[in-house]
Amino acid sequence: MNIKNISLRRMKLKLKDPFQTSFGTQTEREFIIVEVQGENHVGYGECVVNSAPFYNEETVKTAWHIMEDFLIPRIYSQSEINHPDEVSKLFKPFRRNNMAKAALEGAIWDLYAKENKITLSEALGGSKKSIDVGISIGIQPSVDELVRVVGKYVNEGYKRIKIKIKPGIDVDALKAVRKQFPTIQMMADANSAYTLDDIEIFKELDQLNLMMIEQPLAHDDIIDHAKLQSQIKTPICLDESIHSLEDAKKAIELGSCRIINLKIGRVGGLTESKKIHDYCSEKGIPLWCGGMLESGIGRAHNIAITSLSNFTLPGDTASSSRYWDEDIVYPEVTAVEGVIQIPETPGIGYAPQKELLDKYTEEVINVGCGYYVK
Ligand SMILES: O=C(O)CCC(=O)C1=CC=C[C@@H](O)[C@@H]1C(=O)O
Ligand SMILES: [Mg+2]
Repeated sequence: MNIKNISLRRMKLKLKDPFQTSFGTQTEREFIIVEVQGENHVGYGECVVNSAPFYNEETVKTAWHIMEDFLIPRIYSQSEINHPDEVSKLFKPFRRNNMAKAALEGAIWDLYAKENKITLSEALGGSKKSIDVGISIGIQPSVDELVRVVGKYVNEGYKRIKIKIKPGIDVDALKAVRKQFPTIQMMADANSAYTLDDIEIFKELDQLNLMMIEQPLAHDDIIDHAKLQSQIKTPICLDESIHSLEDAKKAIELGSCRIINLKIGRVGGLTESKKIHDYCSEKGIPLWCGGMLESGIGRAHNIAITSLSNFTLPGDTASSSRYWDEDIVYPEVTAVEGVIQIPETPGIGYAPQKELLDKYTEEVINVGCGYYVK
């Protein structure tokens, strides 16, 4: 693949509804879209960072800097990239900054698929023609409101309901939902809001027949999670703790989790995602694809990786309309009764719309072969 130009777009999209988690409330998403111009096609990637370092250490500003000043020049240092698997090797000298790496690498995966006239799913080795998806519900102002919102999404057919919890908004809220919906597939995401001192709360949650409890303890822990998992029957799912295949190996070895929420950005890209997928498949650890409140470009990448066989649990890739008044791709991502069809057109399968990209672009730079046009 001959890469002729790379653009970075800083985007802002207003969320339809505020999204509250244990570490704060989001009302809009600021993120970066990467466009990689090849001979005949453009590959698209999404950098799923936030404006502030609440989820991980990266922000829009850090990612922009790392891509502009280190990762893009590194890509141009290669006369030819023959396969996207080469990109993560190129980025190895640079520590962490996984979401920045994943955005560029993802755009090159999309370009590769388009230039080879295959879908991104096929390029990744996906086997499914459709995927089951669930939905993630932020912390609600009241238990009654939570039950109402859960009912709305159950009626829309989502295959699993993920509910955000934090100390003080956990057991009673989930008990009320379980009472109203005794048989639904239901899970909790704590975003690291608890410690082992909260063991009694976890023992109460353990009675609610949850599919899993996601990231209950510290964002960089696997030791205490192993101690907690030995005391509850509900599977622990790790999200923030897993940044690489190495992290996944250690967590599985220690018994820190029985499920992993895979996020392409958090682990540094699609090549690393495939490695984690294959290893977890060998070890009998099911995966699902988490979300970062992405636009349709990031959602398209999530849909493609979810087509791999060991993504056996419904993920967070809900319809675009859950988040946005208008998405920046056509068609928009749509789940029907909790099912999304894998696109059959080359690449990511959802076409970014230039006028919508321009409408929501706050800033753009074009980085050609060694020159900058601000
Ligand atoms: O709908 C989605 O995109 C998933 C949203 C979601 O649950 C999360 C997004 C970003 C960080 C966290 O708050 C949380 C998660 O931990 O998965
Ligand atoms: Mg999570």
